[in-house]
Amino acid sequence: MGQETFVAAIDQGTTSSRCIVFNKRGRIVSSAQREHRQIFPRPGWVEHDATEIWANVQDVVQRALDGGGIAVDQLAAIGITNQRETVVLWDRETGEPVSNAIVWQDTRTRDLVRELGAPVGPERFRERTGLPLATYFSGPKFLWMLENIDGLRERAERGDILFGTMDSWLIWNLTGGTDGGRHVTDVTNASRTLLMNLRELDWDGTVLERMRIPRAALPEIVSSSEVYGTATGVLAGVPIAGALGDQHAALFGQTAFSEGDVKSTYGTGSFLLLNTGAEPVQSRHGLLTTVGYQIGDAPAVYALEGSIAVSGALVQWFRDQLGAIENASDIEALAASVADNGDCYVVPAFSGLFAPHWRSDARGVIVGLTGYVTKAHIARAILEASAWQTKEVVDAMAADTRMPLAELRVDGGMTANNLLLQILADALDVRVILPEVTETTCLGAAFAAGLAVGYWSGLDELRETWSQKAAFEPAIDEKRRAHEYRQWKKAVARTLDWVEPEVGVDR
Ligand SMILES: Nc1ncnc2c1ncn2[C@@H]1O[C@H](COP(=O)(O)OP(=O)(O)O)[C@@H](O)[C@H]1O
Ligand SMILES: O=P(O)(O)OC[C@H](O)CO
Repeated sequence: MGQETFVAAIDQGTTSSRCIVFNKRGRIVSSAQREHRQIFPRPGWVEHDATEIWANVQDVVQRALDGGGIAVDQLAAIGITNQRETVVLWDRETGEPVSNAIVWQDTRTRDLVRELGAPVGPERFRERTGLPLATYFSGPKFLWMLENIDGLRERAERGDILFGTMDSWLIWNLTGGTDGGRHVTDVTNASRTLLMNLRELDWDGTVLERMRIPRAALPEIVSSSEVYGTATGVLAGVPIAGALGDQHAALFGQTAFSEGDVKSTYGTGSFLLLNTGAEPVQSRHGLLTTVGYQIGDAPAVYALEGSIAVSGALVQWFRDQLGAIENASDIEALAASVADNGDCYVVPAFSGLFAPHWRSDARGVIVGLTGYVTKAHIARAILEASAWQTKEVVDAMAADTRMPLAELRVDGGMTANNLLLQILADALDVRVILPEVTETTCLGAAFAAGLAVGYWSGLDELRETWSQKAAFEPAIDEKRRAHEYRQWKKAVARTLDWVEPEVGVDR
């Protein structure tokens, strides 16, 4: 019998990069993780150093292999998954980034986005791209760099500058960088740029022209599962065979392959995706239309997405900025020490509000404060914030599709918190299901890569690897649920119109 083989995935996330190695049963064999710096040069600005990230990725790959005693030639393939929308631009000749990467949470393009929408408004490109004009997406970030970095437009138009989301940056470097690296992006990442035509799955000429984006800088759009090239360096010889934005990878890792399947991931933000099958569904209720995944030459599978900018990041804020807890996981015991929120609500509109509101003028609030409220009530309200934000998105999905949610598969770092999952079941009034493997983001990227090289035979084999770890049933009465949701909506209304447009800065 030959030696056992594996598939690895790299997850380049907002706060850290990790590498996980999976076996044929879709179980974790080894993993390594490393955080990178969050750079906040001004209020509302968030940057990453793409060079640091590339070094961290190589480090976690090496450590995951060493930790599991796995030789590079035991890897059948490697898949990539990544924080989406974050933009890195680099020089084709030197391989050096031209500046820090602008992160998805960054709101510096607020005025630019308003200008791009005029006179139609934020829905101007929705029909073509599936997305509203918002600071969140990559296209306006690229335009901001073109307009604010000296000489960049000329260099980009000459073809000397390469644009990418993190998948492109990593694949280019992994396949040799300045020595023949491939400049590609997977279709799910491309669907987050505001530059791709959703039906044609190619860059949209009209949008590029209106957004003043030079096509010469853009990568080739490829499917989520095919061999993009062979790795050099730490992964020398391994086929790079899958790439998906992290939320699309989580959908795939949850084996949500059927129309109507839904997953919700709770990390820094939370992102709920509904598989809508072969047709893109245009949202009229503040959701995004996006590519779910595309396997090789097969037609793309589309999804509706509800993006919530802040969920776990609120727990981090409670820990780091208020010093109220020592570890993120401490919030569970603190919140469980009280029976309810003491009528206090926290709305974490740190980067404005994303789905379904899309209000960049909103900022966070804590409301309902009385002398009775303790930090335990606030801890509970913080967990509830993730649940009510999910409920808003679920309601928007039901309105768009007329399909009520049957059950919710969850994953992500926050799902280690059982109280959160119970609060979620209570708020949504549906069963919440936690899978055995909660690292579904990496798992989905590994699945995509493994499929491309024949490590797994097809979707049915992948489905068989999925198993349930726990389920949470709704346990509060309708009256209480309705009352709390009403209070939540009042709290949301109080976040709006906070940033003064005439000041013109994001504070
Ligand atoms: N037990 C917990 N309870 C609540 N939040 C948690 C818990 N453990 C981690 N988190 C939060 O989850 C996030 C980390 O999840 P992860 O999936 O690793 O995020 P990402 O992939 O976005 O970097 C952090 O924001 C952290 O505050
Ligand atoms: O890296 P995460 O898990 O915070 O995910 C970020 C999302 O992809 C942003 O759209």
